[in-house]
Parts: sequence; C-alpha cells; structure tokens
Amino acid sequence: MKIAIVNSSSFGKIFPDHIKKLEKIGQVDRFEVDQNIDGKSLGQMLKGYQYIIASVTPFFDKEFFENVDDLRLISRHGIGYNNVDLTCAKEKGVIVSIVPSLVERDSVSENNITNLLALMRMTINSSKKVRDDKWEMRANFVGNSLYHKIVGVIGVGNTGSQVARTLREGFQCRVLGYDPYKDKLELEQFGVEKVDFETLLKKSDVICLCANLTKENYHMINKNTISKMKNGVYISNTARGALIDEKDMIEALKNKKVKALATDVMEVEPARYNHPYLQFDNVIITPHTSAYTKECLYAMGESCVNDVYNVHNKKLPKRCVQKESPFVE
Ligand SMILES: NC(=O)c1ccc[n+]([C@@H]2O[C@H](COP(=O)([O-])OP(=O)(O)OC[C@H]3O[C@@H](n4cnc5c(N)ncnc54)[C@H](O)[C@@H]3O)[C@@H](O)[C@H]2O)c1
Ligand SMILES: O=C(O)[C@H](O)[C@H](O)COP(=O)(O)O
Repeated sequence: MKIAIVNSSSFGKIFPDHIKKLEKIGQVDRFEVDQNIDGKSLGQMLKGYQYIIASVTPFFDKEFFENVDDLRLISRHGIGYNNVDLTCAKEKGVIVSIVPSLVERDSVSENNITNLLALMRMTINSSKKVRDDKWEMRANFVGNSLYHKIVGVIGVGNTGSQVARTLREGFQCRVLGYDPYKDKLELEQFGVEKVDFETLLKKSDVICLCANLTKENYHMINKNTISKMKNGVYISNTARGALIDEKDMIEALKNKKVKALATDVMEVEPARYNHPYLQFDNVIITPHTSAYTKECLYAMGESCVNDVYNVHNKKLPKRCVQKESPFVE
C-alpha cells in the first residue's frame, strides 16, 4: 500500500504519531507541489498510490483522475472540497472524505471573529505604531465596537452557526443568516434570523463569510452585491477566497463602501506581497491559518488517519462527501 501526503507535510501539520500510524499500513511519501500543477502531471506523480491525504491545493481535476490507477481515497485534510472534482472521483470509484464538523468549528469561527475584532479595533496597525515608537499617534486608532452590531452570516453551517452563537451570546449582536440550504427552524436554534440575500446585504453592519464554495456562489460578493451593502460595512472571510470578486472588492475599498476586510483565504493561494489588497491599511490577510491551532490540527490529522484505516478495512470514512453532499451531481 502507498499513501501520499500532498501539500500537508511541512511545518508539522501532520504530527509524527500520525505518520507512524500510517506507516503501519504502508509506505508514506510526502509531496509539495505548486497549486497550479496540471492534472496530468499530478496524476502521473501520484500513480500507484491508493490513499492521498490532501490539502486545500492542488486541484484534483478530470485529467488527474484519468492519470491515476488504483486510487481508493482522497482524504481532505480539511472541510472544503472545492479542489476535488467529485463527479470524476465518483466515476473512478474514488472516495472523497472530509473531517467531521466539530473538528474545525471552534478554531475557524474563533479566527473569523479574531480577524473581525482586529479590523474593528485596528489592532495590527496600532500595535505597529508602538514598534515604530509612535505611541503618541494613538488617537488615530479610534475603531468601532462589535457589541450590539447587526451581523450577517453567509452560510450558516459549522463555522457560521458558531460565529453566530458567539456574537449573539458574547457580543449581544443581532444575527441575520443567509443560507438557502437551511430552514428557519435550524437557524433559530443558533439565534439566527433567516433572511434572504438582499436583506442581509442591506441590513448588516458586519458580514461574515462562512459558506462552502460552489459553482453557484462563485464571486457572490461582487460590484452588484457590494452596492447593496451599508456604507462602511466590515467583512470577514474564512471560507474561500473565490466567494469574493477581488477586483470589485478593491474598488469598494478604494471608495470606502467597504470600511475594512479581513480574509484568511484568497482566490489564488499563496497570495504574494504585491497583491493589490495589501495597498490598504484596512485589510488583514492571514495565510489560510484559521484551522491552525495545535488542537484542531491534531484532530484533523487523526481524522485523516482514521479515514485511511477505514477504507483500508473496506469501511466508509466517517464523512464521505459523495454520500452527504447536495452538491454532487
Ligand atoms: N480558512 C480555513 O482554514 C477553513 C477551515 C474550515 C473550512 N473552511 C471553509 O469554510 C467553509 C465552511 O465551513 P463549514 O465547516 O462551516 O462548512 P459547512 O458545510 O458546515 O457550512 C457551509 C454552509 O454554507 C451553506 N451554503 C452553501 N451554499 C451557499 C450559498 N450559495 N449561500 C449561502 N450559504 C451557502 C451550506 O448550506 C452550509 O450550511 C468550508 O467549505 C471551507 O471551504 C475554511
Ligand atoms: O477546508 C478547510 O478545512 C481548510 O480550508 C483547509 O483544509 C485548511 O487546512 P490545510 O488543507 O491547509 O491543511
């Protein structure tokens, strides 16, 4: 048996005891590949592997599946599976798994709120002034309070519901939720008022993006939808970069329609130092690290190892995407 860990080997993301467990099943190899690697090269590189533990990149597309032979499982070290062509995986008999909901919920929702608070209180810029010996400039850092704001959560799943609960209980926010796949009652248990997209855009002081990326919601935050938002809205995105049309967001930051943006995710990752977002002081970018707490990463690794063991023992993984997703054709 051969197990490939792709783009997840660096910086201790997969813990040594997990590697040891995997080595009990077979040979474990690690690959670091460019996110733009073509499917054919990726498939040829991973030919002969039965199990892949995969990061958020690269893309496992049609060409990839055409070039692998006895692959059994792609275990996403994460929740978003937008980098895997599920239809082709299904045709080829490859199981695609993701980590159980609760594994990432707390760390990711925590980072959505952390980044949001850092934006609203200008924490990064004010702290930088102290390093630059400019304490006297403190009056430049009058922010906004998060307490009692109207927050719009787009995508009320694991992350979204926990963001909502924390902001409602902790910060006494009113939380509006837009999620076409969740009914009113489901949202109410998190204290979220179910609204349509237009209402959310129109009424929210703060918008938290927590939806999975699909063909339907690609660039859902664009010139048209931004124009419907309140002037001076704050946005925090921990879901996927491609939910936002970056060129339209840059325009909105320039004309101050959007007061500030925090994003942990970019349409093209890694984002480089010269990305146009970085011309703005009121933008915070974190390098896709919402899940990066020791607690969360350990549980993610554990889950991937369990998935490999389950498929190796002819059982289904705990969360098989093809079984549970409404987005599989
Ligand atoms: N930054 C990170 O490190 C990190 C970590 C975990 C997850 N994520 C991303 O965040 C996403 C959400 O994570 P989750 O655990 O909450 O997933 P989830 O599947 O529990 O929740 C996603 C929610 O979005 C909803 N949704 C789907 N399409 C929508 C649309 N067009 N408009 C509004 N809502 C829509 C779904 O119905 C679902 O309730 C993941 O798919 C992943 O891409 C990022
Ligand atoms: O979808 C997720 O859960 C995360 O975006 C992602 O998986 C982060 O972890 P990585 O794949 O970089 O290990």
